[in-house]
Amino acid sequence: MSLSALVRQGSTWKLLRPQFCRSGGRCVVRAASSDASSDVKSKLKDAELLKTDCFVGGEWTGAESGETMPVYNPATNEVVANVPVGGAKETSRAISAAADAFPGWKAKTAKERGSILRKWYDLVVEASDDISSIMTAECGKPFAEAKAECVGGAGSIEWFAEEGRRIQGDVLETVNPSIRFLTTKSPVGVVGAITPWNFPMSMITRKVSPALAAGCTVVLKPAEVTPLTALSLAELGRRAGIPAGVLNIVVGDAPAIGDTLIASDTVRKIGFTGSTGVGKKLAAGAADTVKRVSLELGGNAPFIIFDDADVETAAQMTVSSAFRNAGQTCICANRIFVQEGIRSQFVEAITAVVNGLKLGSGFDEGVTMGPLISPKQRDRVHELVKEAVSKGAKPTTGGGIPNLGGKLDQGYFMQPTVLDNATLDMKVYKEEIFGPAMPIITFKQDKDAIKMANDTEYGLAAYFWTKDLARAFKAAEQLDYGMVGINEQAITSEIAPFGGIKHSGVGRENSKYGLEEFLQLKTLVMGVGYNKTL
Ligand SMILES: NC(=O)c1ccc[n+]([C@@H]2O[C@H](COP(=O)([O-])OP(=O)(O)OC[C@H]3O[C@@H](n4cnc5c(N)ncnc54)[C@H](O)[C@@H]3O)[C@@H](O)[C@H]2O)c1
Ligand SMILES: O=CCCC(=O)O
Repeated sequence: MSLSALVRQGSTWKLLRPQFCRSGGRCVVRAASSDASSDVKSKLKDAELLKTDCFVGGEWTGAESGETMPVYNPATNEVVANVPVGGAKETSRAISAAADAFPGWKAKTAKERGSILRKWYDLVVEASDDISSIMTAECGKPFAEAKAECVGGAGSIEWFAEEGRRIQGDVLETVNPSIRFLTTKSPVGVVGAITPWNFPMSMITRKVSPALAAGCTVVLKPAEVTPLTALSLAELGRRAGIPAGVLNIVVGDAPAIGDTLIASDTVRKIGFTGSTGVGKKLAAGAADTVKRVSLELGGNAPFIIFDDADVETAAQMTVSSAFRNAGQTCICANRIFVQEGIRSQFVEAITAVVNGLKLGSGFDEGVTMGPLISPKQRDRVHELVKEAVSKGAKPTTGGGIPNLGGKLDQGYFMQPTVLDNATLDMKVYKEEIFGPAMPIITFKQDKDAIKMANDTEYGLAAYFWTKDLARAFKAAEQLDYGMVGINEQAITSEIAPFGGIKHSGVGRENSKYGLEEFLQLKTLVMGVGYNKTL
């Protein structure tokens, strides 16, 4: 068994099975043959996609201060590119550009906007190898995973290119014979979009595509550590005919850009994906100008294996979920609950799957797990593992920081770790791990698993494995989460609403509901000048 990269093919997801990589039961990397090069430009078919400026009002522009900051390859700690440190001034200019472009973009028909989006989709699909190389270079995920994100992210552009044409108002049954009631939907206006580093493309397309399809214009702030994927998307959008000012990108100083977006009365909506802490601050700030907000925040997903589950399949899927993007996925399995009777079989199976992982540069053949995004993040996860071990958890594999050799020794890698005997007092149980560690907790009765699963402030995604229909319905109905995977861990699709409850956020992305987030309702009440009963 081996962990597989989750790869999108058409409208379905497939597990791409890499070659096994075993060395004394531990993950290894062949550093000598590693292609961890940070010279991403040489990997691109179209080198013009590597943009290193802000994109404001249709122009590529540096920061007024002239200041730049490096973007690192987390596999090697080498500099991939330098980008401007944009701040309040650049953001204000971008907001003005978006406001100027709004009336013209709004006035286009949904079909006109849709055909520009469709062209953007086509260009993104055509350039998906290049976008994926840029993504792997700046965020570290294996190329196959980057490609899967690229295809899924493009899927959102395609979906909303089509869905924009299905925006509908209502004609309401009147209560007054001389009056008619209608509702119309219009774009909310200028949107501020703030996105994280873990999915540098798809978190953008889920916000920008519905916003543009609805007729809004956008100022996007990508994560400061992964701005290059965003900038390549802007270049393709420009080529697709997205008019100047409709999509603007400011990279740089997060609080300065964020504060300017939040304070602006012109910006009528904030779409944010990131940590719960930052999301709460943004939501509080947005109250001053009564902006709408959508928040896609953190998670602490339970993954429940009931005793009638197919253990081998569940073990494979658990690893695919927990260690996707090296565990840095908001819907990652974070706490694994296994029913008593199948515990040892499951732990053995899962350890074997994890031992089949290959750690290394995302550009290297067969690599299934890359580095974490930063040394800070790697050390945080390592500390969580050490705390769990000090409280009695037993690593059946991993547990430390690997020695990979060559350039990769400068990278931010952590061994994929299985923690058997985890307990409720450990931080790995209470916190979002956001790294390659999985705590395994044993339960006796179904109700115990559900109780522990719901024992968190988060409510993003939950999963369980069973063949019993009654058990499945009961668990699905009792889990307090925005999304539930039933015998399935690949729950993301452009057609399905994505989002959480409780401290995991408000609003939904993708699907028909994702478009509503960028539309506002207007009620038209018309005295029609005759009484229909006469
Ligand atoms: N629910 C979802 O759909 C989803 C998806 C991906 C990631 N996430 C969550 O994101 C978190 C990891 O991402 P992260 O570390 O990039 O989160 P983060 O909150 O640190 O950063 C997210 C974005 O916010 C920006 N930011 C940071 N401080 C800001 C400020 N003061 N004002 C304005 N913007 C600011 C960052 O630059 C980045 O662009 C995890 O908690 C993860 O669960 C959630
Ligand atoms: O990290 C959050 C996004 C994960 C996904 O799109 O499946």
